[in-house]
Amino acid sequence: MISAYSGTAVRAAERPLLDAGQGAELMQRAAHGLFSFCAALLKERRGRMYGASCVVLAGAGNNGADALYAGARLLKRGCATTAVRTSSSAHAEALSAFLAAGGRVLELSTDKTDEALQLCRAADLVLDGVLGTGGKGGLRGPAAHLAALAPARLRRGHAPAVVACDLPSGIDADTGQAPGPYLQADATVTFGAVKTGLVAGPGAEAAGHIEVVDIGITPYLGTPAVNRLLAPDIAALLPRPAAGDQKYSRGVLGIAAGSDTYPGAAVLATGAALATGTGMVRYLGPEPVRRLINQAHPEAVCSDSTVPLTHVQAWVAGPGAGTDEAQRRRAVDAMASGLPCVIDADALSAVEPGMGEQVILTPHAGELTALLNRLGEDTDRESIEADPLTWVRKAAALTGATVLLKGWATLVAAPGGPVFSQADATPWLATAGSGDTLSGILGAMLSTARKSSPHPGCYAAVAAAAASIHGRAGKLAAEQGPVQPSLLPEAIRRVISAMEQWRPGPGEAGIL
Ligand SMILES: NC(=O)C1=CN([C@@H]2O[C@H](COP(=O)(O)OP(=O)(O)OC[C@H]3O[C@@H](n4cnc5c(N)ncnc54)[C@H](O)[C@@H]3O)[C@@H](O)[C@H]2O)[C@@H](O)CC1
Ligand SMILES: Nc1ncnc2c1ncn2[C@@H]1O[C@H](COP(=O)(O)OP(=O)(O)O)[C@@H](O)[C@H]1O
Ligand SMILES: [K+]
Repeated sequence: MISAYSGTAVRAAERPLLDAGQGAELMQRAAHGLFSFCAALLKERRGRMYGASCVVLAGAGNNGADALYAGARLLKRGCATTAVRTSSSAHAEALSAFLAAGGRVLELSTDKTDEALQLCRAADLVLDGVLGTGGKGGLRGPAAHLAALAPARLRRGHAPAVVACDLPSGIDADTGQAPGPYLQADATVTFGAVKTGLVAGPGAEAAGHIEVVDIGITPYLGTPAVNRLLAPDIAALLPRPAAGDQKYSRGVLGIAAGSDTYPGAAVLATGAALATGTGMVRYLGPEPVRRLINQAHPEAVCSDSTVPLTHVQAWVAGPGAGTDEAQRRRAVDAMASGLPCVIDADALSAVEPGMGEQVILTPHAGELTALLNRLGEDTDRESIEADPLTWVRKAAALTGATVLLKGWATLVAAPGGPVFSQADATPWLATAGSGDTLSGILGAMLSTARKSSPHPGCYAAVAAAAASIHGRAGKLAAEQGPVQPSLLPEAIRRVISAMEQWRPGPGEAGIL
């Protein structure tokens, strides 16, 4: 599992070491880690470091100093390196070290933006050390101008590798927000701990690959603000049927989805649930939808029963339900049942405060906007997309439910509890019907979860794992071309099968 901490928390964790006079040492550890990553990257791209050309974008603070020290090391290994200074002030020792190693300097001003971008474009590597955790309110002045032009100028033709020092400049270290232009990175080498700004909002995409350099502050970090599950964590959340199991002991999932208007969503959710593995799917809905489901999935058990009369271990309600009154009733009853339930799409309009964390809402940003507006919050889709971390937490607090906010990075927040961020998906999943398959995966996982004693945040963990499986299946399916949700079950089965290699051995603790 990757643990992320706000920039503010990481700065606080550095404090005892800074007070003990170890600031310079911390900086050298950071610079060395940054240099080592860049060295490996240059060797991989070019075969050798000698003769590479590099640009260090250096701001006024310690972030610029880290990058300048890394630049000095690159110079010593034969890389022609230029520092583009984005501020008239700089960390004096770091600049001296860079100059002493033979580095060139270009002072950035608005009329030098073209020259700086030319340098970057001709380089093998651009090190972004404009701003780190001390950045407030986004980039300003010539650095903002450069960042605004960079996407168009740097991504054409031969593109340099852009490595962010600690955090892509222009991204807020606490929230991942981008108040203005920012520098998109291929990789971010981050110091001490992953910052929440690297796993949420625009920052999650801007960061690229994340590499953590241990600088010795781990003992001073508290509880992580955001977690990211890795394959072994997900494998631990996927129960495997045992010799003594039968279909009922594995768990039964009830699905109240689809309507005469939108029958397909029910077929997609059911297919994804069956591919994830559950003892049985009991489908409740109108006759034409039942017929479709049984054509596609003969193993599903279909009826037009009610929620109270149906014995299951978890529910999925909402996908394709439209304005069907019976489906709405089932969604309300599922939420009141006390069983784990996935509330998606049309069922979200039935959500009220006081739900309980076993209720998992799965909105996209548009649906979350409608839900929050209905509960009296003044927000819009743009605000939620700009700062999803803040809004997903707020939604969980307001409803009392676990909230899974879909997107490039999917965020899951338990009310007052942990937040997860999974960025395992592909934009090829942004297609109609994709969300229906996610609800099926999550429903199946909830139905089979071994819940001896559910603890706070366990539903959020299962939801994060489901988002990851969905994302991985989407990526696998996308290898064959555009993702078609009705064909996703095959990829889901392959992803789940591949998870076996990560399963914890006997006696090894899973995360729950
Ligand atoms: N504090 C420590 O012990 C360590 C810090 N490290 C590095 O230090 C960084 C933080 O350093 P700093 O606190 O100096 O902060 P930064 O280097 O992030 O930026 C601070 C400087 O930028 C200016 N600034 C702030 N917001 C700006 C904006 N929006 N536009 C333009 N200029 C702006 C400030 O006036 C100040 O001069 C971390 O990200 C990390 O890279 C590492 O060296 C590891 C150790
Ligand atoms: N740009 C993107 N990159 C990666 N995944 C995405 C992107 N956009 C959407 N997704 C994923 O695709 C799915 C879309 O779900 P949703 O919008 O509910 O679809 P629908 O309602 O049509 O079924 C979600 O799992 C979401 O996380
Ligand atoms: K930076």
